[in-house]
Amino acid sequence: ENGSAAAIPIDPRFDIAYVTPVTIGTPPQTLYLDFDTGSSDLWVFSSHTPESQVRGQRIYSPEKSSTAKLLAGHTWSILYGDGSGSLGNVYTDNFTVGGVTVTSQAVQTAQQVSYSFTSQSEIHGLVGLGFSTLNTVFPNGQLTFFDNAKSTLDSPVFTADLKWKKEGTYDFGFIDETKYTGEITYLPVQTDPGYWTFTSSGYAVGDGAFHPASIVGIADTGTSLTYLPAEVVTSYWGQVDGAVDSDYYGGYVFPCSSKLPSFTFGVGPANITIPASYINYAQITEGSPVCFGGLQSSSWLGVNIWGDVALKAAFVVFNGANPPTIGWAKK
Ligand SMILES: CC[C@H](C)[C@H](NC(=O)[C@@H](NC[C@H](O)[C@@H](N)CC(C)C)C(C)C)C(=O)N[C@@H](Cc1ccccc1)C(=O)OC
Repeated sequence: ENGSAAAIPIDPRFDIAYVTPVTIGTPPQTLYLDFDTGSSDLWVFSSHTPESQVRGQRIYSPEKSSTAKLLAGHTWSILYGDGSGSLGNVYTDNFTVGGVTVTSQAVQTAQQVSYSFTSQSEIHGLVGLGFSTLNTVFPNGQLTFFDNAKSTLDSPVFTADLKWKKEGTYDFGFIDETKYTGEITYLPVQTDPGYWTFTSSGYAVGDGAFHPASIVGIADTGTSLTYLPAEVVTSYWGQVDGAVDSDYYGGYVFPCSSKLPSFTFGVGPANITIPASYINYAQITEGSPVCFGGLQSSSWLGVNIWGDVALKAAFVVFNGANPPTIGWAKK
């Protein structure tokens, strides 16, 4: 039973995050969740979330679902790299996305969410698509939707076709040949500690020379920007008039009128080019002449992250076979 679902940008001005409609429970409750390959908890705003922390989000009410079952004695608590987080308890219930149903999916109900979640009314929770080893439920870790659904899919894969300021798709169980051009290049995945970790073969700035390098990083649909080693981003922003690494703004900013080069990264013998427009991420504030870059340094993170700014330049195959691999194609 394969499936396909929309990845909808939550803001028409710039791609902060993408949400996908899902239904939970009986009768079905529809929520819009952020599908996140950088984590492995499926959690939702719920009837257990204090009203002071809910600001327009849809909630899941297990008490209104005849198929909801409390997973007694289980709790969860998650912290993300951007400092946001949430915690709560756990139910199992029917969970459907794009026509793919898992009948006893662990659905983690939030009893606390950090302010950045409260302030983002379009995100009603997350669906972790990392490896289940990262799941934070205690005392027994739970399986992700993808791990639960795998055996019912034609092929143990899901693909991400994210788009710049437009609606893209997540497909489950099949590879849609109409969504990419040329060949898919598959790379090995390091599954420890549980991200989709792969090694890029180098980079080029604009039409400049390709710099062979081994850049170990994670493919993270839940992170808006792309964070790479300092020497890479310094060589990129060095090509942009007026670009500075600003402590005040927390990263590279540049005059919105400056011309940006594209950025190319190697995937094995192939490569993916991120158009300059994707790297001109957003004005600091509405109408500001100062713009924030979509390519930032990872030095403070401790991990290189190929977030949406990079992923939306490609068609990406998350292959959950044994051993897992990650596939990249132009589109
Ligand atoms: C289970 C925890 C999940 C897997 C968490 N994952 C992440 O933070 C990764 N993905 C982050 C998410 O994609 C996030 N941007 C979703 C939005 C909606 C909040 C980052 C690293 C790319 C993590 O690694 N948390 C780190 C916290 C951290 C990570 C990086 C830097 C600093 C701090 C931790 O400590 O986990 C125990």
